[in-house]
Amino acid sequence: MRGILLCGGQSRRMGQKKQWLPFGDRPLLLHTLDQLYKTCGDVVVVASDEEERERLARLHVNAILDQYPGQGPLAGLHAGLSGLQGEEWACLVACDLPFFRGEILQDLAMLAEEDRAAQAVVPCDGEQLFPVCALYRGQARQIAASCLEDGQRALRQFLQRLQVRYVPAERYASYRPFPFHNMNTIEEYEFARALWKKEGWS
Ligand SMILES: Nc1nc2c(ncn2[C@@H]2O[C@H](COP(=O)(O)OP(=O)(O)OP(=O)(O)O)[C@@H](O)[C@H]2O)c(=O)[nH]1
Repeated sequence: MRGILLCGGQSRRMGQKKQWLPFGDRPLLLHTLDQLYKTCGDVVVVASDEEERERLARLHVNAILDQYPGQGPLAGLHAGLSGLQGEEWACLVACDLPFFRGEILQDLAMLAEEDRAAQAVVPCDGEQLFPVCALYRGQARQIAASCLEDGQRALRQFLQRLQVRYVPAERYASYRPFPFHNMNTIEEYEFARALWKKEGWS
């Protein structure tokens, strides 16, 4: 199964690129890549501009670029699904999930195999959805393109056009800290970094 790592966006609320924030002695994106490789044979990293792609290349991480620049995570998914067969699955993971665990994708993949009709497998906690730590079939690429062409860049609207299997996040309650927890602000980063140290992750 392909892994897609989103390494784009503006990180406006953080004030600096989230993927490069250090956890231990490495930037978050390298930890996330390690987790993705636990489940995925190949990983496509999607950057949103040439500068980011060059910065990644200096770490020997190859990246592709969005084909819909400046259009958010949905554009990253669209680029990352490129070349995949319609029925094939890919795991989409954002770079702002400090406690993400690759094992969760293995479980989501098992659920995906059970569900022939599903075009996406997305964890949720009640109304809260986690579409950037989720599975999508290759055929979702065309639907992503339609949404982006229609000016609908929100992942929630995109999911409404797909056949989605929702998976309660409580299924992963044994994983602590909460693996779907994301960071948007510097305070959330400081909190996550302190928790990371407390848990002995670095
Ligand atoms: N490839 C790609 N990834 C993106 C893009 N926008 C956001 N992402 C990624 O999507 C995930 C969620 O990002 P968001 O927090 O929604 O957006 P952001 O632009 O990073 O942050 P804000 O500016 O604070 O909204 C992160 O992994 C981002 O790297 C984009 O245009 N292209």
